[in-house]
Amino acid sequence: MSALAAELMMKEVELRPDLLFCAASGGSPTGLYQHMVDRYKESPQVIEEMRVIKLDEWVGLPEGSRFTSEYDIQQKLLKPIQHRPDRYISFDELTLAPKDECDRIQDELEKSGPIDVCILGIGVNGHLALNEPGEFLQTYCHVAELTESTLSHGMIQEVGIPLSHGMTLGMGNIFESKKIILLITGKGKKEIVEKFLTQQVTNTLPASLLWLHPNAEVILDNEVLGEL
Ligand SMILES: O=C1O[C@H](COP(=O)(O)O)[C@@H](O)[C@H](O)[C@H]1O
Repeated sequence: MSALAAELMMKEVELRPDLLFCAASGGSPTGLYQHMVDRYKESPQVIEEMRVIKLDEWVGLPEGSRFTSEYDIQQKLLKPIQHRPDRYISFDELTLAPKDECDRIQDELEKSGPIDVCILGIGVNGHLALNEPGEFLQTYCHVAELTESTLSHGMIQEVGIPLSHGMTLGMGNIFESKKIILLITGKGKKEIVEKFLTQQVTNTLPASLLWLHPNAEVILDNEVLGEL
């Protein structure tokens, strides 16, 4: 899964070295980022012009926390490729004004976007980024009230302080991406993947909207495939 995603990604970056790459945190893209780091080590010039935007972030974690999306993406991708901060758009994980921060990222994206390649994982409840299932989906960057399922994500299980909200790109921001790569891996996703594969589009399964996107690739890993 990760090797195939890396191949698709590297093809895009070779065509457009300064492309805007949207990076998800969590377990699903870990292997992809490792492949990108390996490619960087072989030939740094291939991805050094790439611009990056962070997909989402938890609200309320303290300074220095190892549980932020920021920490995750920095460790797995940005630090190893010595990515330049002036080429990075990122929700401030320490903000005390999450709504203003979302408005700021929305403005930045309007200036620098659209996203060229958007990497996504799927939540066990079918969310994309922190766009949770519900009556409505939101178009732009927004503060999301998180469901119990999302709050039990492995990344923040040992946080020790109660979290309730996150900042996220909206479904419209994601949908404007020229290319989307959804990586499906991880435990506990059998049920949601089966629903996703029915191709029925519903806001109670935000990832299902990807069936409407003209250039979305969905890659399942062998473990998930074996469960189906
Ligand atoms: O809550 C989240 O979950 C999804 C999937 O996470 P994973 O660890 O199973 O890959 C992630 O893509 C999203 O960015 C995150 O906020």
